[in-house]
Amino acid sequence: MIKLGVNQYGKAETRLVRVDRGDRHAITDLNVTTTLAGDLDATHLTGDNSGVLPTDTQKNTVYAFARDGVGEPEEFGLRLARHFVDTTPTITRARVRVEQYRWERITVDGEPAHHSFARAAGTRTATATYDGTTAWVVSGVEDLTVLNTTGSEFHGFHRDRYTTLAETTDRILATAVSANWRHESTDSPWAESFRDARAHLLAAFAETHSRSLQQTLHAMGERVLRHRDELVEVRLALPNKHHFLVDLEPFGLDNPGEVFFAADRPYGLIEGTVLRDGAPEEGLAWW
Ligand SMILES: O=c1[nH]c(=O)c2[nH]c(=O)[nH]c2[nH]1
Repeated sequence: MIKLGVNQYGKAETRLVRVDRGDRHAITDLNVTTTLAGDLDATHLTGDNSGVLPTDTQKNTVYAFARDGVGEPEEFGLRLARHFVDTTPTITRARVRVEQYRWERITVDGEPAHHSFARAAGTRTATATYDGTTAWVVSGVEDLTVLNTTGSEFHGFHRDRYTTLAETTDRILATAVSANWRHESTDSPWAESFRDARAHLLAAFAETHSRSLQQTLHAMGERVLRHRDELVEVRLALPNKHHFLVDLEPFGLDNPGEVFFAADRPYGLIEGTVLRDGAPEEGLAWW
């Protein structure tokens, strides 16, 4: 017997740029992915599409909703997720993932420009999930590249016959932070929460004297949870962007920690979750 298993569908990566034309222009630059699930057996099994809200409509809804303003990405995601479930009879769960590309206003001779921006590093993310009763929100950052030129050691690790890595008490530590944090409820102060969580990730990276990227990961998640009561869980993925000291001896030169080769692959990938004790379980593991 063969049967239909779990399924979902939606429109991936709807690119939306909204211009707010106030005293000074502001832009919101988003990449929105909508994912719907529910009673979709008919379309898969018989070709009856009467319960399918087209992905094209989902894309149109993103643009139409943006006409009233976007607000914080978490709010936009929640609005859309609730709309899809509340207005489509077959749909029982919606997940909306919003990636927000950051733009910084250009300053000219110290003055903020009226309508000119430069793309900034790091993407803000928000994922809102709604099942008709409960909503969950996860916020985060991606591609936030950071580097410490010292204050990082790695030694005392397990060795076997294939281990060649030298122990070090001083190395460059660099990573591109991908972090997601789960909110306890749906009324967090989204903008402040994001700004602060991001700042605490950076502060913990800068201030931790690291004995491994794993230890740094834990310090980053812990610092966010200690300072932000509305958050209950932080998940981090940290690629170890290795910097190898170049051997300059063949040229008769020493290299006292000054000249490095920045390798791009392979890279260590350190992943982990830091949780508040007694954090409410998430009903849906839709991160
Ligand atoms: O911080 C590190 N953690 C590791 O697990 C590891 N493994 C490795 O080769 N270098 C490093 N660095």
